[in-house]
Amino acid sequence: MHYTSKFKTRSFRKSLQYAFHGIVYAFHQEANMRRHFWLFNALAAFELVLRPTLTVVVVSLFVAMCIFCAELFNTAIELVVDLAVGWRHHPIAGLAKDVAAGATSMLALGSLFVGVWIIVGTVPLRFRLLTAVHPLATAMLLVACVAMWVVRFWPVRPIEISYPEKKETQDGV
Ligand SMILES: Nc1ncnc2c1ncn2[C@@H]1O[C@H](COP(=O)(O)OP(=O)(O)OP(=O)(O)O)[C@@H](O)[C@H]1O
Repeated sequence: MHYTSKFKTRSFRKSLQYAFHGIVYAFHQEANMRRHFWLFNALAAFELVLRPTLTVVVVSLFVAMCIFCAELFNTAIELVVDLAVGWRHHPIAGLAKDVAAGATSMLALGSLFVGVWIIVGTVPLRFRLLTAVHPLATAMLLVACVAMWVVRFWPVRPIEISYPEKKETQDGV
């Protein structure tokens, strides 16, 4: 039997819109996303000033996007878990969230190694802000920065959520 969700979108433009909405929502909802956003800005400023090689810039941008990606998956898992247990307490729900958070922590640890590689590679520090050493690297950093600022500060579209109503007892409590 072939299953297709009735909500499945066929339009590429609509798919992009939904993905954009998901990212905007996560930035508004998750403190970790906002922390990563400022860390990403620090990384971009560091690389714009010190101009490491194109390879370093591409790898660091990829790792930064992987961290955002992991945080987005973590947020999606938290939402689905909350929905599945109806916002109630359940040990398996807690475990699922812990495992998802563990996955993002593993990636954060991996990115630390990349961070050390980048910093060690730029020693001795040479400030080359005004020299176009790698125009492509600079262009990629600026494009990534603009994209992140747009999704970070885009106004979030409110969604209607109906939480499960409390059943009243005979005493009306
Ligand atoms: N429904 C639940 N039942 C049992 N334990 C839960 C439940 N929801 C959350 N927990 C526990 O509380 C912890 C924090 O949950 P919460 O949803 O606040 O995640 P969070 O702190 O926002 O995580 P992150 O920082 O990764 O976004 C979870 O890791 C889990 O251990």
